[in-house]
Amino acid sequence: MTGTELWYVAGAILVAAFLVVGLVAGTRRRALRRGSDTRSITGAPGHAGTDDAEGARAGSVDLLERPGTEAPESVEVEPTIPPLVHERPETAESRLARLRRRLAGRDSALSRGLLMIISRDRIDEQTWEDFEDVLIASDLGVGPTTELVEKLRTRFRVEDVSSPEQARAVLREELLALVDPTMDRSLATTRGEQPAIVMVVGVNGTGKTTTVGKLARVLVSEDKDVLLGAADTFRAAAADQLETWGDRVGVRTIRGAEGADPASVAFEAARTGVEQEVDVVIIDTAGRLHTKTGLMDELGKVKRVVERQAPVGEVLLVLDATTGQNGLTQARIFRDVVQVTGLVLTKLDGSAKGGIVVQVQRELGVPVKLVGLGEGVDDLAPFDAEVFVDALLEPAS
Ligand SMILES: Nc1nc2c(ncn2[C@@H]2O[C@H](COP(=O)(O)OP(=O)(O)OP(=O)(O)O)[C@@H](O)[C@H]2O)c(=O)[nH]1
Repeated sequence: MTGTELWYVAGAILVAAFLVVGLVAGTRRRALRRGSDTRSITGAPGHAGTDDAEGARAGSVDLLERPGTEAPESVEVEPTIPPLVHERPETAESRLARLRRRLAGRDSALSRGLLMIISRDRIDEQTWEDFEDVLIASDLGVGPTTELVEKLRTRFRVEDVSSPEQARAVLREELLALVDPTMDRSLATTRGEQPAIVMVVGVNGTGKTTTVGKLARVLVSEDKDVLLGAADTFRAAAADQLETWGDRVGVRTIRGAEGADPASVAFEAARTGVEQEVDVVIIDTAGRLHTKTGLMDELGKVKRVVERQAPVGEVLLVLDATTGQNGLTQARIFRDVVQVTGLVLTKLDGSAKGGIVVQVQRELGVPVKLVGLGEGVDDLAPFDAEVFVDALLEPAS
């Protein structure tokens, strides 16, 4: 081999050596990056750590606290879709505007009945009778219907109402009086010395769990620290459903094993809330039970047990607007056993019978505080008497 050839061979060996070192270094850097990604994901803040899990285990029942997004240390985790909590939740005003739009323009029986009165040039006996029928069909209830029709007849006569504008104004006043804008519809969700405790009750299928999830989202949007308690232990799927809502809105859920004592789970949720100084604990309860004990006895026990930790400031009874009057008898029992402080009327989006709002309030003597307007995460709105009445009086589009 000549001297020049020797130089070529030495150069080639050097280049090859550089290439090998570069490749090894690149592979190591990528491996290190993956390692640090995994650590940052597994150590994500905002969920229960070891202490919490131990705290839950120390409870009176076999409770499992599931942090939701936490991953085992040794498993590499692909970044997941960020929970909805990173989005800016819809403001209360915007939700109200949506309530107005959804209620208005619906071809509901109540709206049609009201417009029947407004649009007639002359209101004869037959019109009043038809009007009365429509009101009853819209679930306004016989008592409120008779009262409203009597008042309107008198006022139309005495005030000589002759134009649609006058009729609309009188109707608006009387309807508003029926819906009662003076009722206190605020939610007791402000923390005092202890967390505010909200219990959500109602028969199965009315929308309790969905309401708990949506309400948690509203509270999170108000910068509140929220904890959920899955005291519906009737079926595991109920706790799973609540936990899924919790993950969606970025709050933790305390749950028990399927068939665990609901009161123990609720107690543990309240205890954890007190210990961790959260703002609000929302407790989802069952609409039916495993045991032969009556549902009402069980709910009464849940409330009493929770109150050993902190006062239950809000008991929300969830009613399905589409079932109308049928839910009223059960609602009365709930009211008496757990002292309901507010009503949530769900599925108002699917009901043509807006009159139920008036009837349930009247019958139960408790204000409608929230309305459910769909299955979406932001489909819960504070109930506003004026928005509701104005929407009913808006002609269908
Ligand atoms: N359209 C509409 N659907 C709703 C509303 N609220 C709840 N739902 C639906 O009603 C169904 C029952 O809701 P859940 O929250 O599971 O009811 P639940 O009372 O917790 O039922 P149980 O767990 O069986 O006691 C679900 O399909 C919800 O998506 C609402 O305001 N509008």
